[in-house]
Amino acid sequence: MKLGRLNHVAIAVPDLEKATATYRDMLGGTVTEAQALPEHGVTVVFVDLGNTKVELLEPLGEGSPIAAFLEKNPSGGMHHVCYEVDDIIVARDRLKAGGARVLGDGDPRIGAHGKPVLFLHPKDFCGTLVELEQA
Ligand SMILES: CC[C@H](C(=O)O)C(=O)SCCNC(=O)CCNC(=O)[C@H](O)C(C)(C)COP(=O)(O)OP(=O)(O)OC[C@H]1O[C@@H](n2cnc3c(N)ncnc32)[C@H](O)[C@@H]1OP(=O)(O)O
Ligand SMILES: [Co+2]
Repeated sequence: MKLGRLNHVAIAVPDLEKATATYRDMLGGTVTEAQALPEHGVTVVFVDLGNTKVELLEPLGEGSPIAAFLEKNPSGGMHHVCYEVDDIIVARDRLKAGGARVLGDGDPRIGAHGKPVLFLHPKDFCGTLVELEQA
């Protein structure tokens, strides 16, 4: 398995509109339109940085996987990092064989970029939630 580029750093926020305005108006960032991802329980905006992205995300609907995180971090905070991998199935199987916990049912799902993604348990990766995206 070989780790690829950093696709995005994700920041969970309580108010996506406000966070988007902060990145656009205060920081001069280039932001996308908001993208509702009901199958993932979030709405996201990407900030294009050229060599990588920031993903701003807020909960969408009941049972959002980021709700508990925001209860603990009411102002928001760094939520996950997303790395690209050449073959997400090979990566998943190697990581599982090494004892890492793959979240959900273990099968990749289509993420915000229309590519397969997986999440790895934060406790197995230096206290950091890791997302893998098929390059
Ligand atoms: C895919 C679409 C889009 C994209 O980029 O394409 C996205 O990125 S969507 C992102 C939102 N979806 C997810 O995050 C899915 C994966 N996440 C999960 O399944 C949960 O968030 C989970 C299991 C990581 C945590 O859920 P929850 O907080 O409800 O569980 P616990 O309270 O039991 O937490 C267990 C343990 O982990 C610590 N924790 C939780 N979240 C994080 C985090 N983001 N970073 C680091 N650590 C985290 C939590 O504090 C608990 O630790 P403990 O010491 O036991 O208190
Ligand atoms: Co992400």
